[in-house]
Amino acid sequence: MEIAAASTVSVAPQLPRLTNAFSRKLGSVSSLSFGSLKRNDCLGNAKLRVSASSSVDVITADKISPASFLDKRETGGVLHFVKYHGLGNDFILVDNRDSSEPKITQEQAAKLCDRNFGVGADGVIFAMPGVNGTDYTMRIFNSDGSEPEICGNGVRCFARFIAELENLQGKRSCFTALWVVQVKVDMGIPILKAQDVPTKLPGNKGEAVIQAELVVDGVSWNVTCVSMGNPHCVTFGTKGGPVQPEIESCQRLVQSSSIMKCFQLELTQVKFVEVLSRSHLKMRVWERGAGATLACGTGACALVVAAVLEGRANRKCTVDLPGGPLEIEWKQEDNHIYMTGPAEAVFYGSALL
Ligand SMILES: N[C@@H](CCC[C@H](N)C(=O)O)C(=O)O
Repeated sequence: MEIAAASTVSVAPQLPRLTNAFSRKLGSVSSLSFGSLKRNDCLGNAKLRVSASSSVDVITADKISPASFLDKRETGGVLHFVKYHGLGNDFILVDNRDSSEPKITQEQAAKLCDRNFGVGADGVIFAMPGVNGTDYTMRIFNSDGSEPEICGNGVRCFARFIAELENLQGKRSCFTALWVVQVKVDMGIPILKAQDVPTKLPGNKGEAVIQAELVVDGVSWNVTCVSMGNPHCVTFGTKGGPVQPEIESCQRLVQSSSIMKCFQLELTQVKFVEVLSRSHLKMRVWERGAGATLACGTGACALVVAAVLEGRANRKCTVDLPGGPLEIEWKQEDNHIYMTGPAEAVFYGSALL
């Protein structure tokens, strides 16, 4: 359990403007660290670079028997995967290290994510070969098949998946996997400039969109817009005061034509927040491409940023999500946001495509 607390994953400063591209590098691992994720300035899809090795071997959780996972090569129409989740935000992880193209299409991903007709997940994550000097690249498809820029809970699951793969190959991994119940990720610097989020809502302080008015069905909401690589619209309530974070309101807001007009992207994701205290927030989320999920890592980071900017909370908060809590800290010293939370393997499987 001590190991968990000491886990560290850090992300380098963000790209100057939002692109559909994201790069993260793993490094600076100490014996009790999980790894370190760093963004660099590569363009492309989400990339994860593993560049350091740890003095601690990966030990696979004994309840899981992955022995033959690596031997299972895709043979016509079958996909082997491991299912992971971070606070119930669940993903199908695919070993895609032998190809720079995802093993399945976006349509197939959407089918696999279906909770009735497929495996069921909020997204499919691919461990791809590294590019531009990186060791691994992470790509993710949402459950509707769309491809987002980044995924906070997914990054934690991805890191554990890489650890597992490396361990199965007998490598000394830069991760410690056994009983690492908490993974700490440096999520980098939040993007606040309206045009970089991107949102068409007018920026105020330093061009950031803080407590802007967004009228939906005649109701005037206060919203703050933050990108963590992907865009988030955070609200603590209407002009009339706080509202309970209900998923129906999230959905109504996110699907309204007003919000679509305000965000250059077709859809964004909305976070409804209740302030329990200056260090304790409660959030409901409606995710772009996935709908209501049990947790959203990038969303939790965005909401702490919004809460600080609106003067409602301290820089270090516990964020309660339906799937459980995340610890989020927006550090004054480096302007980076640190997210700590769990990532767990659930089962190994093979799916017919
Ligand atoms: N649906 C999101 C991507 C996934 C976010 C995720 N659940 C998280 O933990 O950050 C999007 O389209 O941006």
